[in-house]
Amino acid sequence: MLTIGLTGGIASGKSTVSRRLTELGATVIDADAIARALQEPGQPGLEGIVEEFGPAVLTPGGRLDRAALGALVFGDPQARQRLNAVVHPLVRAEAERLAAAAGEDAVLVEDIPLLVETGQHGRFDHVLTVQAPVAERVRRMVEDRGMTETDARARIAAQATDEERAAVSDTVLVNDGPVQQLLDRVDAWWERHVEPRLPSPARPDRL
Ligand SMILES: CC(C)(COP(=O)(O)OP(=O)(O)OC[C@H]1O[C@@H](n2cnc3c(N)ncnc32)[C@H](O)[C@@H]1O)[C@@H](O)C(=O)NCCC(=O)NCCS
Ligand SMILES: Nc1ncnc2c1ncn2[C@@H]1O[C@H](COP(=O)(O)OP(=O)(O)OP(=O)(O)O)[C@@H](O)[C@H]1O
Repeated sequence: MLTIGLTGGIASGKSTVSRRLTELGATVIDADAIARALQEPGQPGLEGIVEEFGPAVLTPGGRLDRAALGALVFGDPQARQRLNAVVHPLVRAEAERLAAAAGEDAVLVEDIPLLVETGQHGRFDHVLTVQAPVAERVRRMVEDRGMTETDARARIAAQATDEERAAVSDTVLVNDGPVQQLLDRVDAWWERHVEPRLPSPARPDRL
């Protein structure tokens, strides 16, 4: 098994990269998706959050009020730390379960937005970081996701810097052009770093 840690700041292009890696044959584990699943009603993530933050972070229908919790944690490092302490161990356990279920021959990619912040870079064979200009990421969050610029910048400030991520990465994919350019860079990375480490296809013995 080859293990790849995929990371990058919010709205940098991680999901675009992970979709391409799936097309190329990787098995992708998505930490954000695991976190969301654990926050469904009845799941331990939601129960832990309500214990920590009280019922004010629930909608009248009993679901997690993501906007309310986001407003609470992205402006307050201590509240964020409390949220992380509830959610991250659960996400980590579920990711480990999924990783164990992937076959021995898998190229396993874990897409973890907070890979560097949570000190996980050492547990992968290769750390792949997507990096995009901050102004472009803010523009995407504001125009495509309807955030205010203040909220977008608060999220960026809640994460490691590009320099901190680059310092522990084996590869930085720079996403500063059209999407196709990013996809081409993913393909080039795969050819250089993954293909040489794949088991060669079984060939018949010829005598
Ligand atoms: C606070 C919450 C409810 C806000 O939900 P919302 O739907 O607005 O955002 P979403 O979950 O889609 O996350 C979007 C992005 O925000 C960033 N982000 C999320 N949580 C955090 C955090 N604790 N610290 C820094 N950045 C974060 C990541 O880049 C993530 O990709 C949610 O982000 C959450 O539960 N976060 C804690 C879990 C977590 O740390 N997830 C990220 C990696 S596992
Ligand atoms: N090079 C690019 N040119 C134009 N749009 C792009 C480019 N790269 C990504 N995008 C768009 O920017 C948005 C963010 O990209 P993506 O979802 O891949 O990032 P992400 O890092 O997974 O984001 P998040 O951390 O919020 O989950 C998407 O709408 C995507 O289509």
